[in-house]
Amino acid sequence: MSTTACSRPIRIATRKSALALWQANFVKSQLAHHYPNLPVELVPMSTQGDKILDTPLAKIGGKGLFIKELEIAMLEGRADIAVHSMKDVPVAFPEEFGLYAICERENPFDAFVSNQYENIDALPQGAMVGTSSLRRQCQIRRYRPDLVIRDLRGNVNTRLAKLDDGQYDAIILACAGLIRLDMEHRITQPLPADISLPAVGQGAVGIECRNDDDELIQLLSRLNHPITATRVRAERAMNTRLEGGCQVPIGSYATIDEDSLTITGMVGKPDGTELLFASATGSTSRAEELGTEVADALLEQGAAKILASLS
Ligand SMILES: NCc1[nH]cc(CCC(=O)O)c1CC(=O)O
Repeated sequence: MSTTACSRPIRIATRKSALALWQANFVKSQLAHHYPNLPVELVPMSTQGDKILDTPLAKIGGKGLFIKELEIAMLEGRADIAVHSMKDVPVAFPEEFGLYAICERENPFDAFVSNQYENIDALPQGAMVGTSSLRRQCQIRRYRPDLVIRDLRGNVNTRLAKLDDGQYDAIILACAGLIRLDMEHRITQPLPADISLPAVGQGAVGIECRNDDDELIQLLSRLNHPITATRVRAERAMNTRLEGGCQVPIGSYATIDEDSLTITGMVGKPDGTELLFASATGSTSRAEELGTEVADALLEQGAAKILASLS
């Protein structure tokens, strides 16, 4: 607990999905915990990214349209910080902004969710599995080539409703989203990393603000969880070298044991017929280099060809 030098209320720009609101409220409560006298407000924003396309500000870097909209709010002085699922944050970051805190990671693994089958091995031949993620798709196909993968879109609740409707035998979601939305009981089986390597940053929440907002940067440093931040930096460094976006069949997962970081990366063909893996271990002080090394090892095995065939 401490008093704060911050002279104004902190406004958190957030999307209106249940998960985005949970994350914004989580950061609000973290700020309240560290700075009890600091007023914090949410600024919920429309998720229509399109309306900004005609403004000169649309040239701000980054691929995520939602993120862009939150960034415009910060540039225009309508908000101070934005809260993101790290797995949805592009590695190419606009130069006006930085990530100044990465909070402690929730369960990073994918979840097998089914109402009838207790795990992925129990699915009958040819069962229908819902996911629109190329990363999940290629790994599920490798593990169970007999399964039929069908597109599944929408937010977490929409996806669960489609499963409950009987449109799929099982679906794959992130454990973290289910846990945060109080639906941990829907996780039928957390998928271990050797079946489904998680996405870069999966399960971690990051906080972004303007690079020139010194007061805020100072304040946010308390919310940073250094171990999570180092793991996510290694994973993002791998993606940076691979020039991977958010919609690619790339997995990356780093763990830390004392001062040693191990990172494993995966690039796969969506049909599951070819998956490349590489790992590196070294000092946590070399987190980013280790991520880059794994990317280089994947490139040596032909990752560029797989990724190029997708775009
Ligand atoms: N792409 C959607 C998304 N972005 C973040 C999460 C929740 C998990 C997380 O915070 O990493 C989800 C849902 C999902 O993948 O099931």
